[in-house]
Amino acid sequence: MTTATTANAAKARVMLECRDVTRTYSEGPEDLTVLDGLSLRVRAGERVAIVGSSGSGKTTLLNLLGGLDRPSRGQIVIADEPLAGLNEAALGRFRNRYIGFVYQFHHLLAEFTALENAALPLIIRGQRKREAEKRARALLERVGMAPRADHKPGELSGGERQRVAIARALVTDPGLVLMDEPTGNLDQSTAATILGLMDELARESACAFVIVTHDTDLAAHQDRVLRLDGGHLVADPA
Ligand SMILES: Nc1ncnc2c1ncn2[C@@H]1O[C@H](COP(=O)(O)OP(=O)(O)OP(=O)(O)O)[C@@H](O)[C@H]1O
Repeated sequence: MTTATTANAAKARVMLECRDVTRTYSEGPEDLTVLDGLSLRVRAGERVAIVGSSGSGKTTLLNLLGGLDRPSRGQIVIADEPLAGLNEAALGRFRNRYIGFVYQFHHLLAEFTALENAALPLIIRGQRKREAEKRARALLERVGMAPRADHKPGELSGGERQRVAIARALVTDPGLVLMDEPTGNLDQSTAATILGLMDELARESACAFVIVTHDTDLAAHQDRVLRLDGGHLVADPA
């Protein structure tokens, strides 16, 4: 098989599948069904934007995809692994192995430098500090943060922190990256750098992206745009 054929075969693989997923919140006085029999399939190397009005369930969906919450009904399968079959410890290891997260509140550790934060998923995985930091530095360079590598999050701007979070999400070379408003804090030129990096990764490593955003430019840049409406995903005509 040629390299191109191998890369194409890798990209035909389904990285993420939601089958008939429902999430009902039962904590309040009345049950609230936010996702209602939702289905989604994302292939390796594919980038899908999810848009929808406030309260339509985008964060709920992202939390389910990342295994941070469990569906009330239906199945989520990532890299051929049904998440329902994993206990909390196994889910933690699975996340570290397959999923990169970029959430709105980037959750960087305040007492660690940008470099240490970006290297953390590799340290958790058991990689030696020196190797982990070498790889983390390369990612920080790609997001334009190498000059600030030794600064702690409190010394960085919102956009800089977001870029460190992006480096941290990508440092393990994950099969799936989940992003919640990844360019929310960024100026146009930095956002363009991040978009370029995502293009390269989807091309080079067959990484799949699911990106929740209100940014129409960011959404339009992805392979598909889906709108969350009435608990389902529908193709966005815009
Ligand atoms: N833990 C919870 N318990 C009860 N209701 C919840 C919970 N989390 C979210 N909801 C409700 O579920 C609905 C969907 O919320 P969600 O945060 O998923 O929407 P969203 O599309 O991400 O919104 P936004 O664009 O404003 O961030 C909202 O009505 C919200 O109030």
